[in-house]
Amino acid sequence: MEIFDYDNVLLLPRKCRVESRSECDTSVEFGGRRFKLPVVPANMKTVLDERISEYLAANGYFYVMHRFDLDSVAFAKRMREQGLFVSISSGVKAADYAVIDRLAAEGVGADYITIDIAHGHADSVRKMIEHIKHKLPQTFVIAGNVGTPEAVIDLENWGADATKVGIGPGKVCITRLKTGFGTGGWQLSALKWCARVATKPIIADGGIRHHGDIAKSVRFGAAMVMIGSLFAGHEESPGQTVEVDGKLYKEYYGSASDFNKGEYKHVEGKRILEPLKGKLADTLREMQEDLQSSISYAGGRTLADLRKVNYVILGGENAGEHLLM
Ligand SMILES: NC(=O)C1=CN([C@@H]2O[C@H](COP(=O)(O)OP(=O)(O)OC[C@H]3O[C@@H](n4cnc5c(N)ncnc54)[C@H](OP(=O)(O)O)[C@@H]3O)[C@@H](O)[C@H]2O)C=CC1
Ligand SMILES: Nc1nc2c(ncn2[C@@H]2O[C@H](COP(=O)(O)O)[C@@H](O)[C@H]2O)c(=O)[nH]1
Repeated sequence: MEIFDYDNVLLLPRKCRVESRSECDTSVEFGGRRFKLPVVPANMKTVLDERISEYLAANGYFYVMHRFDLDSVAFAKRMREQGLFVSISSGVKAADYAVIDRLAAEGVGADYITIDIAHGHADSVRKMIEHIKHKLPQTFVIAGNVGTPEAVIDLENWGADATKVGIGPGKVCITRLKTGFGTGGWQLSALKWCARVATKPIIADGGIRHHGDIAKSVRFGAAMVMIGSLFAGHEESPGQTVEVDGKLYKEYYGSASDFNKGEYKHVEGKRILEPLKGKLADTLREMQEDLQSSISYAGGRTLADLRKVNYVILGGENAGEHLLM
């Protein structure tokens, strides 16, 4: 198996078919809706809040609200009142079952529910998928996180409509250091490995450090890309603003960090400071422009054209050119 990651793969250009990058369409259909970008901010407390969720939903972007210190039913109701789609997160504990039951009983429902636990290849996830499908049969269920083809196959067979791939590649992740497990350091090839068996969309989660990594994720099978650190640190980001030597930063911490959990137990995340980087809308616009450029280098007009390009692996055992035959 080839082992590579975002920083040692480059995609190879094909003859340009557009006169302007503005002709390149970055939109994606996901769960019955069309979004401007195949990108979703990570469902983390320092990445998005209710206001950002509203902004994204109202402006044609996918979002997944986090599930920490939040009444997800009240959140869903407020989104509904504004005529916006509802996309929430769920764990697998009794309180999470109660949220699903209330969404059903109170007629609020949810358009998307993302079950995100650290080790998503688990019977607890199977039971939660079954519960959501029973109570809210119209809801599009995303399940994760996983890092192997076996797990993708199981989650799909258990009823998930999409799977989320990435164990430990995140910037504030310490899973691989604490447990010795994960896809950190080879996330892109893990994505390729999982995508080979997937029959439903995959969300590539974690490890994106540059906008070009979005095109690479799509090339290797992602329908959607979940991003934390690149979205943390905006003026609107919920993390606290911190000043160090006259420079402004925003805090960004892991959902499995003691900062998020409120206690030091099963900690698999840390806290870092992200330099303050302006407005979210500007980053989204730049991401779209960069992805339009990516599509043009692929000799295409749509995201699907990114899947057709060859690539090179730089350095290491797997170095070389990889041609599509
Ligand atoms: N993508 C990634 O690499 C990772 C992401 N995270 C994120 O951190 C947040 C908190 O995650 P998590 O602690 O799972 O959520 P929860 O605190 O909601 O726990 C979910 C349930 O899964 C159990 N659980 C968690 N990890 C394992 C495991 N390795 N083996 C068996 N059971 C497990 C927990 O029990 P108990 O605590 O008693 O074991 C609990 O019952 C989530 O948003 C998750 O996505 C966390 C770690 C890795
Ligand atoms: N191992 C851990 N992973 C975590 C934690 N909190 C979030 N995450 C994952 O990271 C991505 C975001 O990654 P980034 O590289 O874009 O910053 C996020 O979507 C989660 O899957 C954690 O505490 N531990």
